[in-house]
Amino acid sequence: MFSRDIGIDLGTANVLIHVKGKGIVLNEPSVVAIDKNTNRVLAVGEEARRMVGRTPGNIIAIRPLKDGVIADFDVTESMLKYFMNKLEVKGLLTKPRILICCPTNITSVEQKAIREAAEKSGGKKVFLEEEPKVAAIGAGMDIFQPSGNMVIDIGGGTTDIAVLSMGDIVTSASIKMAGDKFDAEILNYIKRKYKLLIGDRTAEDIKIKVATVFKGSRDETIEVRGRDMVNGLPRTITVGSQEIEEALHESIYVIVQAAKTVLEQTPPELSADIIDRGIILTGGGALLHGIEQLMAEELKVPVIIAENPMDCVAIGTGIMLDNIDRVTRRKLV
Ligand SMILES: Nc1ncnc2c1ncn2[C@@H]1O[C@H](COP(=O)(O)OP(=O)(O)OP(=O)(O)O)[C@@H](O)[C@H]1O
Repeated sequence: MFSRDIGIDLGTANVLIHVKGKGIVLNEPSVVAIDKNTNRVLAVGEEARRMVGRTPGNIIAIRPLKDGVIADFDVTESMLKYFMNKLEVKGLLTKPRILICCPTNITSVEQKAIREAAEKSGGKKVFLEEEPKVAAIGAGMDIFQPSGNMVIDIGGGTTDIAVLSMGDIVTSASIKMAGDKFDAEILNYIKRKYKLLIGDRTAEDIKIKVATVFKGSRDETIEVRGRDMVNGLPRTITVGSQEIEEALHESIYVIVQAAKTVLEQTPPELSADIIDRGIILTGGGALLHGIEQLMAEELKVPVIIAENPMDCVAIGTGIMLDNIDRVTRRKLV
């Protein structure tokens, strides 16, 4: 039995695990269902996600990494251990090296605790890395050359924007405006306009199936069910792409503005490279309809959606582990 390096994308919305030589072996939502009375973990991942908004009083479905920070550390730790146990790392004769990518805004205490959790699960050496860097590598960028590369990673809780050169971040921004906020905006819009309460999963469904952020580029409708706020009864309405574009307008411009600020702070030689190479979009938010056109129009540079944008960080961990001595000049924890 030989050691297999393991890369983990510990995301706000999804956890992906990459194993050397095998590729992505696990891809599950970052959700844990807990019995409130006993604090017992009842389900993790996809099984727990199906329970969101549908649990009886004593069971809660928690997203422990909500908003790009660790909202509940103990639950995050249980989740990580559960996924690691699924891989049966402890049974391996040679312990693997583990590279974890976690939200950018976590504290050093939380970083240390995540590292310890991974060590307890069977890791020989555990590294933590910054998400945009790994996303850029996973998207196929060669960030080690002395030239400018720009990546915008739109996840569930955070959007990370970074310009990289010679293996490091030159200018960057991390904002708490991403997929979850888009869902919340859709939910609020429907509440305001139709006096209808819908669930988070329905809002996400609308975002994926009919939303656009580039005016006039999509024209679809979807039937939506929820609870009427006036009489309390179930009701069905139809919403269309144009309305959702309105609902998301302000939020998406927060990201556009943050990207403009990062570009303004970028040294001119690197800006010139970015014009040549374009900006790469990664993360689930890169799949938002119209985002490529909107960004290209607003930022005046070519914009490219990475192939399989939701897998970039996990793929990037694999590439980084192959080059760990070159890329990890400093161990983050
Ligand atoms: N087709 C789609 N259109 C729009 N959004 C989508 C689509 N598919 C997935 N998403 C959104 O992408 C987000 C999840 O992306 P991703 O898995 O990259 O996040 P994460 O890495 O877990 O989060 P973070 O980077 O904040 O830790 C969710 O908000 C989800 O609704």
